[in-house]
Amino acid sequence: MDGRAAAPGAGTVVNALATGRGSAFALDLETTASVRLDPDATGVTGTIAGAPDGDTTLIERCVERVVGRYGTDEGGRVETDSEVPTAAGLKSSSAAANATVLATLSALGLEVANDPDADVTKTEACRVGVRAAREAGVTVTGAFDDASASMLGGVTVTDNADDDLLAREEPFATHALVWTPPERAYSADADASACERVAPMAALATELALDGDYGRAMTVNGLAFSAALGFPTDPAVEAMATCDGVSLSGTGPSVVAVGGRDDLATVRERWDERDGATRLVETRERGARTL
Ligand SMILES: Nc1ncnc2c1ncn2[C@@H]1O[C@H](COP(=O)(O)OP(=O)(O)O)[C@@H](O)[C@H]1O
Ligand SMILES: O=C(O)C1=C[C@@H](OP(=O)(O)O)[C@@H](O)[C@H](O)C1
Repeated sequence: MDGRAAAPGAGTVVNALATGRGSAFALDLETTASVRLDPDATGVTGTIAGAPDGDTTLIERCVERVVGRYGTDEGGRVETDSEVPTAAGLKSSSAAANATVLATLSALGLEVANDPDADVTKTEACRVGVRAAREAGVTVTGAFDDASASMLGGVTVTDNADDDLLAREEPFATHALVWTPPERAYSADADASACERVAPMAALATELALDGDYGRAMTVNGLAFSAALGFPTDPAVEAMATCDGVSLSGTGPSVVAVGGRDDLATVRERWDERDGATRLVETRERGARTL
């Protein structure tokens, strides 16, 4: 009973920590999960390739929740291998959870699709991962915004209070320039009270996103949350005039600008002078998939 699946990371349009409503879009950076189930094994053991001390609670909870709901409480092993840096604001936890849920469903022989007649719909599968993330304590709101963007691809707008999908559209830009400084910021440690103080700007950014103006939604969001969480706004100021939108991604520290390849090349010349890594990636129409 083996299964493999892959899910993309994502960037933020609107951070849900202020109002519970959020928006995110899929990036072409993937996490792969390999699951082996054994009806005779008790418990689930997780490993993260290249991170022997990484916290495997999330992926173990994902397998347990899937076999508890769709299987017969099999035990087994899960391993992830990821291109998405952890705790950098690029939704490594959503990608790991989605890939693990799909790999486990595949190991159980269940079909997952964006189709009400499938054994399990992609949105249902996504909600299983979100519940596991809450249980593992790696999220504040459950982050259904990030998880749905990773699972469904394109861009989504959600209400994380009840894991409700408000909108899902194709990517609003072809490319994203991602600057990741050397430090890390775990979402579970984020100052949620500071985020709530910028709720009026988060609500405005959500309105813009629901109107389809994702680029400006990102920029409004980025200025507000950078100020609230104490991240510099100069990367956004350097990029704003030459891209479609730019924002602190999630609770940081990465900053993501979106637009066409040529405009982002200009932004890259400025961001390359900063510490850390800058990379140009494509946005993604396709979400998570079974391999
Ligand atoms: N490849 C992975 N395999 C297993 N768990 C992962 C992986 N990547 C991230 N996680 C889990 O997600 C946590 C980081 O989540 P979070 O702070 O929300 O960062 P991000 O913004 O990247 O999602 C990690 O501590 C770990 O529990
Ligand atoms: O934990 C959470 O509830 C959230 C964490 C943030 O993302 P990161 O995990 O990228 O910091 C944020 O963007 C998202 O809307 C909600």
